[in-house]
Amino acid sequence: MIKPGIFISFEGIDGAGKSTHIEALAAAFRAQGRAVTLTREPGGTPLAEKLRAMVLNDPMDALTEALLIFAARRDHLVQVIEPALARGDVVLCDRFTDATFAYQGGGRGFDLGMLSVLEQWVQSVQGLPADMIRQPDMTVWFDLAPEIAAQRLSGARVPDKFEAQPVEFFRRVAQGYAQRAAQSPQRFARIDAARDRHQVWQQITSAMVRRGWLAIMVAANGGPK
Ligand SMILES: Nc1ncnc2c1ncn2[C@@H]1O[C@H](COP(=O)(O)OP(=O)(O)OP(=O)(O)O)[C@@H](O)[C@H]1O
Ligand SMILES: Cc1cn([C@H]2C[C@H](O)[C@@H](COP(=O)(O)O)O2)c(=O)[nH]c1=O
Repeated sequence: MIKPGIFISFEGIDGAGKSTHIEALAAAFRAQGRAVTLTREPGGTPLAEKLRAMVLNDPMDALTEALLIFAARRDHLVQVIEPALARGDVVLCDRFTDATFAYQGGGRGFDLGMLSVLEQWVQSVQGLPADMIRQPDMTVWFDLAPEIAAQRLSGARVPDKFEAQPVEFFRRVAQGYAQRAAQSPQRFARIDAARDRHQVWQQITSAMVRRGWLAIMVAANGGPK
C-alpha cells in the first residue's frame, strides 16, 4: 500500500540555514526507504524558474511581484507537488506561501488580505474537501536574528534583489514569519537557528520524530556535511 505523501516546507530569512539542512533531511528520509521530491520556490518547474529569475532580479511593483510569485506557485503545485504527494513522496520544499506573507506582506508592506485571496485561489486543488486548500503538513521555521543572518551571508555570494535589502527589511520579514507562525502553531516547528549546525539538525529531526515521520536511529546518524 502507498504511504500518504508528506509536504514539508522550510522557511526563514535569507541566510537562516535552510539549504544547509534540507539535503541532509532528504538523505534521512531516503535512508528509511521514502522517495523524496526536493524542490524550491519560487521555482521548481521550467516555467516557475523563469519567473523566479524575473522576481529575483528585475525591479517591479509589489502587485506584479506577488502575482508572478503566485503564478509560479500554481505551476509548481500542479506540475510537481500534487503529483509527488499522490505518489506518496516526501516533498521537501525550500520556501512556500509563508515566504510571500513574510517578504511581500511583511517586508514590502503588501496588503495581507489580497495575499490571502491569492492563497485561496492558487492553493485550491482537486481531491481536497471544498473548504480546504493545499498547505504544508509541517513548516520548519528557521528563526534567526537578521544581524546574524547578514553576518553568515557576508561575502558568500553576489546578493539578489532581496538579499541586498537592509537589515530593517529583514526585521519586517522576520515579524511576518512570527505572525504566520502564531496563526498556525500546529503547522510551524520553530527552530532556534542561532545554534550550531549539529544542534539545529537535532531540533529539526526531533520535530520529525515527534510526528512519527522519522525513526530516532536514522535521525541520530545523519546531519549536514
Ligand atoms: N547553524 C549554523 N551556524 C553557523 N553557520 C551556519 C549554520 N547553518 C548554516 N550556516 C552557514 O550560513 C550560510 C547560510 O546558510 P544557508 O545557505 O543554508 O541559508 P539559507 O537559509 O538557505 O539562505 P537562502 O535562503 O538565502 O538561500 C552558509 O554559509 C552556511 O554554511
Ligand atoms: C517563495 C518566495 C521567495 N521570496 C524571496 C526570498 C528569497 O530572498 C528569494 C529566494 O531565494 P532563496 O535563496 O531560494 O531562498 O525569494 C519572496 O520574496 N517571496 C516568496 O514567496
